[in-house]
Amino acid sequence: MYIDGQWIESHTGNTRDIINPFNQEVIATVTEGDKKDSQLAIQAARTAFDKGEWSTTPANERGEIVQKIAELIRRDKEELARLESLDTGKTIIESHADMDDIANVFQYFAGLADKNGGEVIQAPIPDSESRVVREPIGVCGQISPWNYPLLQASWKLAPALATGNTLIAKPSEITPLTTIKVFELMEEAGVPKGVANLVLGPGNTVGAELSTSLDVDLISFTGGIETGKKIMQAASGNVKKIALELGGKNPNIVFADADFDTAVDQALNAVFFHAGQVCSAGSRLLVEDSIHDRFVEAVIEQAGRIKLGNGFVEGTQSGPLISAQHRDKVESYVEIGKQEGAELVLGGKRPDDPELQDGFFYEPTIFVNCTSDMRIVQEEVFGPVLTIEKFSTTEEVIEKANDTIYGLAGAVWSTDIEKAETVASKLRMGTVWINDFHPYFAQAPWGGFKQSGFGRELGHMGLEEYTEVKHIFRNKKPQPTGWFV
Ligand SMILES: NC(=O)c1ccc[n+]([C@@H]2O[C@H](COP(=O)([O-])OP(=O)(O)OC[C@H]3O[C@@H](n4cnc5c(N)ncnc54)[C@H](O)[C@@H]3O)[C@@H](O)[C@H]2O)c1
Ligand SMILES: C[N+](C)(C)CC=O
Repeated sequence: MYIDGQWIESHTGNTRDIINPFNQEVIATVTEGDKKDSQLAIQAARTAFDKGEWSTTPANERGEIVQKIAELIRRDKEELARLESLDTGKTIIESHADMDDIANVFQYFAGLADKNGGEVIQAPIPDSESRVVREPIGVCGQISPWNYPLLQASWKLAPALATGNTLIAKPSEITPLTTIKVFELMEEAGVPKGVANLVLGPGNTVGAELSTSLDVDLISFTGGIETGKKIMQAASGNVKKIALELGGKNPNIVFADADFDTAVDQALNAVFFHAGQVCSAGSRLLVEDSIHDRFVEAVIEQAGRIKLGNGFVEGTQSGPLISAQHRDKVESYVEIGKQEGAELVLGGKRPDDPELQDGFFYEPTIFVNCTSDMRIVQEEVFGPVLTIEKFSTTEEVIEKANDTIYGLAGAVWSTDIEKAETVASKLRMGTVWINDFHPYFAQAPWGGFKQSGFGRELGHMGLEEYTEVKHIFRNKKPQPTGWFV
């Protein structure tokens, strides 16, 4: 752990083995913190914010340090990508792409650091000056998940540093390796001691302390909905600012006039990328009835050819699930789907390939004849499981697409752009793609409607999340009011 500029081990001496989900080998052993370690990190961040100089360091200087982190990530991209693939099982190509995105995020927020200016207000009061300034919020707790370990952490680290906050990062206890490495790079880049702190350990101790502590001013969380609810409750003690990036059950809508082959290809990419362990995975496919059967046939045929395997071997298209526990969850959802009457037409089991028996693999799985009321259609499975529904009118598909508790992302495929725009405008989701699936980038905000959370990461809004707004009013010619004479 990295606390107050020192690399330390937990006061308990406890450790955790980090497992490669491809073969269950131990790839590292890391220190395992607890509540007391979390408190130590919070105190370091509190002191650095209250007594240190980071929050008042000129913004361009903070930007230069954040830019330096981007450059160091590019320098060490190969090592970071290797660690991410070992830790998550994702293919090395995906990890390379993640590292490029991560460097871009640091670079983007470095560029915004000194453009976070305020505003002069035209006050309706003579001889006065009224202005709005943005200030750092203070001590930020940052909790991230295992599916995109460093990418999700970077969406929090970069804007918090650029705006002059101090922070405590807590990666998922099962995938901490790249976050540890980036803390080494942040130290090398010159982030002052106490400004950025790293605690390792479980959510219910280390994470819970971050959300409960009265010394933390903001908690930014990416993870599952049930944890998000706990964090909201825990954060109420001192009414901390909260940002929640939660799950999704994201509709992928294909009209009959869509480019057929592209829509088929992208429907696979939408749901089976990273074995479906993507918050915005297009796990609900809605296909217009006139092309439904032909489209489904093509999706099944191509999904059946997805090559599972070692993410470091060329040709592998998908790695394993993250853990045995998570595969159990995916399997239980497949059983639920069968019991609900959804028709299983592909997968629904672990692969037979002897080479994959040590990993937590699960075959790409497809259910047809699904209806919106099924749990398999409503709930986030977070695995390679696709449900397919049919629709016949635009109104019907909008209603179906919006009919879950989530509102993270969705897509619409049509060559009739007016129709696609109409659907996009009616979807209650934080991101809507037209004739595409998955793009996200540093310049555009990311976040959810409904129970997918609130607050935004990335874009200028992702920077503003880390600032407080202050109105400063100055009377240039103060006069007595005369009210109480
Ligand atoms: N909206 C997004 O941008 C986005 C991005 C990635 C993942 N996700 C979501 O993340 C989920 C998968 O990640 P996960 O399984 O790691 O989620 P999770 O909620 O189990 O854990 C996320 C993090 O919270 C910590 N945590 C657990 N219990 C806690 C508690 N009581 N208090 C504080 N922290 C606690 C964990 O240790 C981990 O670091 C999925 O639902 C996925 O959709 C969302
Ligand atoms: C936000 N994203 C798409 C990078 C990862 C979601 O799990």
